[in-house]
Amino acid sequence: MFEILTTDQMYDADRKTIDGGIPGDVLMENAGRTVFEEIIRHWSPRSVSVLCGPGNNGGDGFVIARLLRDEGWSVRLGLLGEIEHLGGDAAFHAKQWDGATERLSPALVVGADLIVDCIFGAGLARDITGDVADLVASVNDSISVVVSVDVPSGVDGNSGCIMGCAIKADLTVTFCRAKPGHYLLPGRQLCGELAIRDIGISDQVVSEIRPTCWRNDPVLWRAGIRWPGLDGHKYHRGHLLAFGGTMMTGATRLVARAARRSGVGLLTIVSDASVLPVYAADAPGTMTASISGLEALLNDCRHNAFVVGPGYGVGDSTRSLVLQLLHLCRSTVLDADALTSFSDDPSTLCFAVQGPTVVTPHEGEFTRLFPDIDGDKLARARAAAKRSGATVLIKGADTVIAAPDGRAAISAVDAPWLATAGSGDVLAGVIAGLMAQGMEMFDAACMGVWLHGRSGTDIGPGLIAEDIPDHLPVILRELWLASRK
Ligand SMILES: NC(=O)C1=CN([C@@H]2O[C@H](COP(=O)(O)OP(=O)(O)OC[C@H]3O[C@@H](n4cnc5c(N)ncnc54)[C@H](O)[C@@H]3O)[C@@H](O)[C@H]2O)[C@@H](O)CC1
Ligand SMILES: [K+]
Repeated sequence: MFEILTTDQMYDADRKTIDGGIPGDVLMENAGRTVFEEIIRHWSPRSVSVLCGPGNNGGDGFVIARLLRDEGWSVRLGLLGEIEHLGGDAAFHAKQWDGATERLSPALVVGADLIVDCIFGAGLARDITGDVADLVASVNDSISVVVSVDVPSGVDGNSGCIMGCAIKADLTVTFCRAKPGHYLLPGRQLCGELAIRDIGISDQVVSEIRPTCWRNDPVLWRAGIRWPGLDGHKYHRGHLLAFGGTMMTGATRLVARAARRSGVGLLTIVSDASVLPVYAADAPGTMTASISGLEALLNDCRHNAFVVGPGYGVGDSTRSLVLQLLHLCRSTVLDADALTSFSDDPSTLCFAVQGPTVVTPHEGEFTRLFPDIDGDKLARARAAAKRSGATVLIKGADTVIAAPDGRAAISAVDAPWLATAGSGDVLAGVIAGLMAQGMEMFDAACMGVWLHGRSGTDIGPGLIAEDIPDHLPVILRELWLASRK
């Protein structure tokens, strides 16, 4: 259930299932029934208004209305357009509804304790305007509980963008698999609780569609974790060089602590000799080295991974260092100042990426590096990964990770506590630590985001960046124990 399907892939899955022998009206009956089941599981009988649009999303509404009425609930139904204009499965199910069919209007909102939103689903093709926009506003202004079918009407299933205006739901029930718009902002916030329900589309059909996007979950990457063996040696667990600046030393101290907690064998902070005592005093297990000895450090291929950017400073020397590191084709994580240093000349950075590289921009850094790439977050991350050859991770509440080969994952963790100074430094450190241990770059980026998100939800209010590295052993132990089952 971790695959994320585009609306076109979902239509394809429907078609393949219908071709495989399950009629479309049965799929629609199943879809309506799952929503009905979710409603009666969540709420006791109350007055319901079902708002139906002109397509199959509206068809689901006729099923839901019938099942709720059969259960003894008080149900009103409103339809956008004429009942004679409904086609196919929606027309079939409209005939099964023996209650009144009202005109879709804000009058249906008055007195309804629960509103079922079946106005538009996957077929939303343009902005919602006019009377329907007024209706959406009345629903959102009401105190009624709102259940959206498939997606909150007005949310684009592929991008999570709002098309004109959108319903704000308390519960969204979608079918088979989630769509990107369920996890990308602002769509995610409008969905409320998300229930993904089976309607008879088999896993086989889903795999035939070859999904390339997933919700970020351990299922995706747990097989790629390099747990140490009994005969292991610290050098088998990598030696990460973390490049530290001279002013904001806290950033690289966080990077270092996070990388070490992620399991890296050795970690050396490389910086100007004048600040090495600051770094050395931070933790006895962290080593330090002067940047003046860089050539020798880089000639030692046991130093198999690099992380640079947090607190490093923007400028020519950062650019030169990054290019020198990328030239070696070892595992490299570039964050913050390492990215901003290429704002004037992003193509040089893209050209230099040859080896396993993860870049971790926030939205501002992303726009500076890829000003011509637009679209939703998923599309932008994919385009940037394809262009640069790096795994691109765009941070935020809906972090997206995209590999150059088109694979992508979206984080679905609600952890607003992570929006705090130093949190991004920790993320860069964890990913670099995992890559130093030999994890593939996309897996390492996904696992880093997941560990970071889980720490955010586990620690919760009051979280400071320093807490995250020290919480990692708890979560890693869980993953390790699960791997031994
Ligand atoms: N066999 C299937 O394809 C199944 C489909 N299902 C449901 O069907 C939905 C998709 O159905 P459809 O493809 O018919 O699409 P929708 O029901 O989402 O909407 C399509 C209709 O809305 C109109 N429309 C689009 N944007 C509009 C706007 N901004 N203002 C006014 N009218 C607008 C279109 O012209 C079209 O008439 C899914 O979201 C899901 O709820 C489920 O019943 C499961 C099975
Ligand atoms: K809907």
